Amino acid sequence: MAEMLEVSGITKRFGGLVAVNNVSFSVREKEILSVIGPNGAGKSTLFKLISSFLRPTSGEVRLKGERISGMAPHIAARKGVVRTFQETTIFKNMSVRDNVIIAHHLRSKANLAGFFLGTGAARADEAAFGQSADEILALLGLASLANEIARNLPHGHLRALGIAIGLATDPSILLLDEPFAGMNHEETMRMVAMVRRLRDLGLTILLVEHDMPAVMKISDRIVVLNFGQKIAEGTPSEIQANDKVIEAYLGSEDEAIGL
Ligand SMILES: Nc1ncnc2c1ncn2[C@@H]1O[C@H](COP(=O)(O)OP(=O)(O)OP(=O)(O)O)[C@@H](O)[C@H]1O
Repeated sequence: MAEMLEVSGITKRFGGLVAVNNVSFSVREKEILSVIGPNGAGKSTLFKLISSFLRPTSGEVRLKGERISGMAPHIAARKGVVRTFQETTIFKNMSVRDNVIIAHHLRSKANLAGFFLGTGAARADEAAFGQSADEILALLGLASLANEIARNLPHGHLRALGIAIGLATDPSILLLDEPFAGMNHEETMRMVAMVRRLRDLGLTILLVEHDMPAVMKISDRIVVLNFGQKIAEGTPSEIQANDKVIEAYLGSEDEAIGL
């Protein structure tokens, strides 16, 4: 399988602290790769480096061979590295459907003002984007909520809307930041099934997550960080049997690595 994203020797220092230390791995096309690790291991920092929210001290990130580290985050997003679940990217006073339509406009670089003012050109775009938005909403189980105002959505559906908005921007790789945080078992299992469905449709997905059972269920491969360093990489069953990983988790206050 071809590599979609390549992280090479990436390091981030904050003063004297090395939050991410010389980490390398690749995300292959059409796989779900999860990054796990005990509290403070460097997961969030790594995520911010990949989405270009932080500039690496050294090392680099490449998307389909093109160096993206150092680009502004919105440029990296246009290139196809799309991070979801930032609730700030959801317009809470707009309908679910309009949120997804607007995300299409961001991709197409069309004039957003036209959308708000209802100009002729924008109306033509809107028809095409509307159809695509409806398909995305159906895919994520949000079709019946299309006309609901976003702020009225329950937690789980708001997460799904975050993914819908990400999909509308036509990502090469979707970055999911703790997609199961705050969800009960049923919501988590629904989200696991949904993300796997996206993978089956050809999406490449990188996620950071604390919920071990969900990570073991959802991932094709897992990268484990501890104290900023990569200590293991492999399939869920390889990771569960890895001595270094077990040791790292036993020494932490996190949930045990087992199921
Ligand atoms: N902006 C910053 N300035 C200074 N130190 C930072 C900054 N961001 C993170 N750190 C430190 O870098 C280390 C890694 O933090 P990071 O948040 O990446 O870990 P994490 O694995 O995401 O943790 P958690 O699971 O608790 O969210 C920690 O020691 C943290 O205190």
